Amino acid sequence: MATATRTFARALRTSARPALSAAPRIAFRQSGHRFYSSEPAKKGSSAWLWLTGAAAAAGGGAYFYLNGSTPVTPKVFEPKFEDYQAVYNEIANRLEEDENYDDGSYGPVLLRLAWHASGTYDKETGTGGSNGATMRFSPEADHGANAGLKAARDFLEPVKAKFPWISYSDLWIIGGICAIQEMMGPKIPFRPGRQDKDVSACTPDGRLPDAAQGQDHLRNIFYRMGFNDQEIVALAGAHALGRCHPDRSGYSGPWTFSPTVLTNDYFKLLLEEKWQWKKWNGPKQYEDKKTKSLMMLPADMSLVQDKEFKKWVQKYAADNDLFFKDFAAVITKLFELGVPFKEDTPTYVFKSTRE
Ligand code: HEM
Repeated sequence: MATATRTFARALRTSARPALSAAPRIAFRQSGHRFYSSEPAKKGSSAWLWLTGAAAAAGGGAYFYLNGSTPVTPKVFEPKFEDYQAVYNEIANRLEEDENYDDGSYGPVLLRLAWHASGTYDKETGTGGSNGATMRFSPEADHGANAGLKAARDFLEPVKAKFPWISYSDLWIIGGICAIQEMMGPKIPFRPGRQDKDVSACTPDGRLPDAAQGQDHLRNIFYRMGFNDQEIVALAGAHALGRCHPDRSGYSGPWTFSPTVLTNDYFKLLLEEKWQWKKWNGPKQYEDKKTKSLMMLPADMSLVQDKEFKKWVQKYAADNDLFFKDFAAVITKLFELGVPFKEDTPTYVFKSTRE
């Protein structure tokens, strides 16, 4: 069953996918930030000098170039849509190449990274959120909820090396967007401009949801970020993707039969399958009675135990288009929580490799 599903999911993901053109190897400035060269470039030289300190100060990436001694007017560089699309393409290519990971894709764990980077947001204090990428550092990297996300961060390192002008904060979010789109999900608009922060901006442990708990806990956690009941349910639909790993969360198994293709199956299965407690030595989780190969967390199950939540589970189970529309809206909101965008920040929609 697992192998058949994997083959099916891969076939779905790769059908009608044109070959990607090589990503341009051009370096640009991060949008929203203006970077000036202090010295002119050597004639005919394309050698760029990477100034780490300046980049950290600017929060994004800055290149300065050298040229003899004649001062020139400072140049302003800003990455354009094509540059962010090149980052997207690079991630998509790597997703395609590394198809032996897990169920055949790094996509799910990339999405989980983008979500855990964003889901630390606290609307009262304005702390946390995707602006900062503070999960690069301990203690945040070691929070129990983030177990296993090193795999996603490491996966994106070569992309950062190839496009050093992009902040980790923007990169992780493009990783999440790329994962969704490449796993047949809806288009997710992207606005650039997140800036990396240092270790002092790490959020305290306990801001992400605890899978062992139910609806009250979910409301506490997600209301703190600024979401309502409908949005909580739409977000949870991401569990159509990926799986639980005993060496990460302690839980085990996927939620659906096609864990690398985004569908509304999570909602359908929640309603249509009979779920029972799994008999094992691990933490309390549910398994489907029929095949015993799928799982639900106590937190997932609370979505059908709570009347308000269940209303939305039913709507999304009945209408995949509605789920995709609401999911795109709410994930965009999640990825932008607490990000101080400049007024003229453009919105980009990336071409997926299927187009
Ligand atoms: C509703 C509260 C949530 C709880 C309690 C929860 C809990 C969990 C747990 C325990 C895992 C397993 C981690 C592992 O063992 O590898 C997981 C995986 C995952 N979660 Fe959630 N999650 C929640 C919400 C979300 C949201 C809002 C998203 C995205 C929008 C999301 C996306 C994912 C994905 C894609 C995976 C699979 C990762 C992989 O396959 O490596 N989750 N979640």
